[in-house]
Amino acid sequence: MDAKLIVSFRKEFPRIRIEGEFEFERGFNVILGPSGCGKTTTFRIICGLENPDEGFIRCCEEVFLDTRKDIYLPPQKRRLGVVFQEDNLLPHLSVKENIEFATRKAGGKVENIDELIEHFGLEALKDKKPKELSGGEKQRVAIVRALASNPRALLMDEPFSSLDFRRKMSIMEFLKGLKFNIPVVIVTHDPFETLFLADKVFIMEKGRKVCEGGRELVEGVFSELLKLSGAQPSF
Ligand SMILES: Nc1ncnc2c1ncn2[C@@H]1O[C@H](COP(=O)(O)OP(=O)(O)OP(=O)(O)O)[C@@H](O)[C@H]1O
Repeated sequence: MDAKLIVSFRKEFPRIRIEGEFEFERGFNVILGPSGCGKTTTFRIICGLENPDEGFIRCCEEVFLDTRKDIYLPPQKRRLGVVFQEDNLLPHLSVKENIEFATRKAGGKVENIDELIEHFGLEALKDKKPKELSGGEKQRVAIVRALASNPRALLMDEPFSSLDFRRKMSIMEFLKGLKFNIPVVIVTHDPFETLFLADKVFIMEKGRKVCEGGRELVEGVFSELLKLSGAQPSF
């Protein structure tokens, strides 16, 4: 099965045009760029939360969007796991109930939830309500919840930006250890997160993808930024 997520689109706003072509492969794909470059718009278009003026999106052989053929699959039919900057867990439900609720809504099976909770090391949290969790724990639950319905791809928009460095590291290590067989797309403005996670990076500026590449590009960008900042790496 072709597990690629293929995206191309153009979207006009009064002050900026956002466009790009992306081929997201199995593993970690990072969209990196400064504030206002169009990352969130790209993310929302892939999820189906926003429509481009022109575009084509295909994942695992299924066409999500083809504006020339008037094909538009609504978000819930795309079977994508989505994690936002803020966790969006339902406050009145426990961790386990949150995962069950989302899985049911996505048409998935809830029988294996306990297994899933164990697999992802969430047993100690499963009966807690979101307000009893730290920011990092909430994001771990949000990631497991997004994966529970066996998505075709996992999409995350600035998922670590509200976490302090220690929590960010812990959750990035958790993610890195999961060994994904699907494309994981992470939107961030943070070169360090990119360096830690990316197998492939797509750099955006002023509404456009300006370059893309594998680990060489990721490491090159990071060392250029270190030179610019004058910082001495301590690793
Ligand atoms: N609905 C809209 N109407 C008009 N302009 C918009 C709209 N949505 C986004 N834009 C513009 O598109 C540009 C890109 O916005 P977007 O949120 O995609 O950027 P971003 O890279 O995710 O930024 P940030 O990291 O700050 O969230 C911005 O200049 C924004 O003003």
